[in-house]
Amino acid sequence: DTGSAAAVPIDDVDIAYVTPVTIGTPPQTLQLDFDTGSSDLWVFSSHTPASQVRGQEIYSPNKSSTAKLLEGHTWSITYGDGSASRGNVYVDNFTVGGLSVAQQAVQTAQQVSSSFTSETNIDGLLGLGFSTLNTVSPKSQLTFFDNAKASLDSPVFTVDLKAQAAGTYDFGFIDKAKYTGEITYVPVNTNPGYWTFTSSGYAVGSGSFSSQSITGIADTGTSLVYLPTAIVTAYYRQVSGATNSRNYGGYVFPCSSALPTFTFGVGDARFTIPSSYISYSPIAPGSSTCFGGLQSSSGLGINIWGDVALKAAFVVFNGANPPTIGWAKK
Ligand SMILES: CSC[C@H](NC(=O)[C@H](Cc1ccccc1)OC(=O)N1CCC(N)CC1)C(=O)N[C@@H](CC1CCCCC1)[C@@H](O)COc1ccncc1
Repeated sequence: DTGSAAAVPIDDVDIAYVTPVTIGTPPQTLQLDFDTGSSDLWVFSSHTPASQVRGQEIYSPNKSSTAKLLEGHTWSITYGDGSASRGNVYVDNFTVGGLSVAQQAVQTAQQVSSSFTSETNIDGLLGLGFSTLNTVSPKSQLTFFDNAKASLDSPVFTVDLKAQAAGTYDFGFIDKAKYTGEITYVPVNTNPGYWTFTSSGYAVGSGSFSSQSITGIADTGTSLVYLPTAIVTAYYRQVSGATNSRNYGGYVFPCSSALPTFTFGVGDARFTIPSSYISYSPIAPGSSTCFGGLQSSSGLGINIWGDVALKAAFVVFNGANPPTIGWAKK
């Protein structure tokens, strides 16, 4: 089997992307944020208090003839940005872009934090991390990818995110039309459940490439790139007026400032993030102060290659044994 579905930016700065999925019988369509940085599949549902729902599509298990409650199972998750949700668990038919899983664990939200309520374009998350991260108790559940893997032509999914345009998540095949040149594969460390790999170094603008190991996670659910402070300060030293603002929680600079590109290495390959991706967004609508798409990871304890980096490449998440991750230009 294979599947292919669109990844659509939810706003004008690509803060996140959503992908249509169908759940149950008759099919209920929701827009989910596919997240390689977590491993829970959870949705706004008929169990979510009305006060916490603001226009999101909901999944109603009682309207699905194939839904079954997973007795006594609950889940609770907190993300890196402090947002959180928790609830119960059903199993039901689940389809992404023509690829179906019959008994997918679908975690229904009984409580979501305010940031989820205010994010009206996201109806839930579909985790594509390793199933060891799943929070369902007493028995943890498998991700959609792990459930589908055995039936896939090839045990892979690929990510092709675009700036202000619809990209794709493909399952089970690698579409040669989506990239150029060769795919550079590097090992993945599955502890602690993320797609963790080691980049071979970086360069700021047209500066020399600094060869060094930068271990981090490839994370479709994180908007920005978070790297060691030494690298980030070296970058913003080239940006006139840039400051690390405690007030705004990161590096900001005059929107009129010229920004260098940022190049990162994967093995011998080099990927350049255009300046436009790093001039992330005005700190408030109409402001002349902009927030950077490259920020320090010192507060996170983990380096994260989020959407700002993923948009610059075609990425293969290879779920074979052992797993690897492949990066190609596009
Ligand atoms: C650097 S982990 C922070 C990261 N969350 C982000 O990247 C959010 C994403 C977002 C999406 C939609 C609306 C608003 C924000 O966006 C921002 O935080 N920002 C963008 C806007 C910018 N002005 C401020 C910074 C994060 O928790 N991701 C998790 C998934 C994410 C949770 C929130 C909803 C969308 C999906 C996940 O992959 C990584 O989980 C962990 C990472 C590290 N340890 C524990 C968990």
